[in-house]
Amino acid sequence: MFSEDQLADILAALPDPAFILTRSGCYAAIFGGSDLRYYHDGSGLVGKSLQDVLHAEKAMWFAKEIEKALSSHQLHIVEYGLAGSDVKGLEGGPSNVIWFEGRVQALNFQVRGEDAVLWVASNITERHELETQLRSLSERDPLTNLFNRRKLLAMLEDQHELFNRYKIPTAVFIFDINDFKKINDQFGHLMGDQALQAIAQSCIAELRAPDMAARFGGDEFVIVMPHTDQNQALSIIERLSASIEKTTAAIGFANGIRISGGLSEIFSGDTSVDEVLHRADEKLYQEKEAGRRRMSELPPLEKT
Ligand SMILES: Nc1nc2c(ncn2[C@@H]2O[C@H](COP(=O)(O)OP(=O)(O)OP(=O)(O)O)[C@@H](O)[C@H]2O)c(=O)[nH]1
Repeated sequence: MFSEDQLADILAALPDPAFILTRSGCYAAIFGGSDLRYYHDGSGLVGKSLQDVLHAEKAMWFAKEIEKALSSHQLHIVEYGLAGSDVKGLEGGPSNVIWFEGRVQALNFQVRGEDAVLWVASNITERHELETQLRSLSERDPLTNLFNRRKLLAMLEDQHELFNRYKIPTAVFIFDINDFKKINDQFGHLMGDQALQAIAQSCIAELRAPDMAARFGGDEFVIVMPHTDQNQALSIIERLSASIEKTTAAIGFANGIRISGGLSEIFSGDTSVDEVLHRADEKLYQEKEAGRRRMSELPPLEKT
């Protein structure tokens, strides 16, 4: 129906680029990529290898995915980002990552004496950014940018499962701000918001990479510390409390804001994450009560 020239034209007109990549990582041919909003002319790649074009780690990743498609002979779909730092000669270029969906299919014939795949790359950067934004909106508290309650509960469920399987200790600390209502009343809601943000900053600065901080609601926060039992968590909590006093003092709260907290950890008998949260919450309540008792035991203020 179509002449060879017409078929070549049709392939060239494909909006997304389609690469023929051999098992050893050679760019044997490139078709399409006519949508110039998203793709540069890739014809210069033909004859080069992944190792010529990309830095070792990325080249190895491509080689592995090619291998997977060749061994499965099924359509293999991958999502990946490419930054200037991945491409040889573009290290100083733009730092933004361009995201692609690769659809990779083994070919039934050899190319340049090797097994080969057809790799169709679609630029999905806009979709990826939208997905990232949507995920952030659904997982984060907009005021503090910490995880929200929903995400925290999902992460705690994961930790609970890990605990059941591998007995990985996980400490959980719930804290809230002492007399936050008075702070709002005295300094205004805006300063109250700034206090919440400063506390979030302390959480981010003081916690370790695997720890997770969430705003549970109002002035209540929850910290989940995987690979940490309650005893080990104590020093982290002391550090965090000190940091909160310091950061809030720095934004104008004389002597800094104090928190009260309750600490627990996932135990073998826990049937749900609610149980560990409940234990930590009980301890928070006890600490609040003890604090109130301490305050009421102070001698009344002398009238001057
Ligand atoms: N500025 C600000 N205030 C909030 C926000 N969310 C909740 N609050 C306020 O936080 C206060 C929490 O008050 P309480 O639960 O009585 O707690 P508290 O005053 O800290 O008392 P204790 O916990 O007993 O020390 C309420 O006044 C809420 O209006 C917020 O996003 N921003």
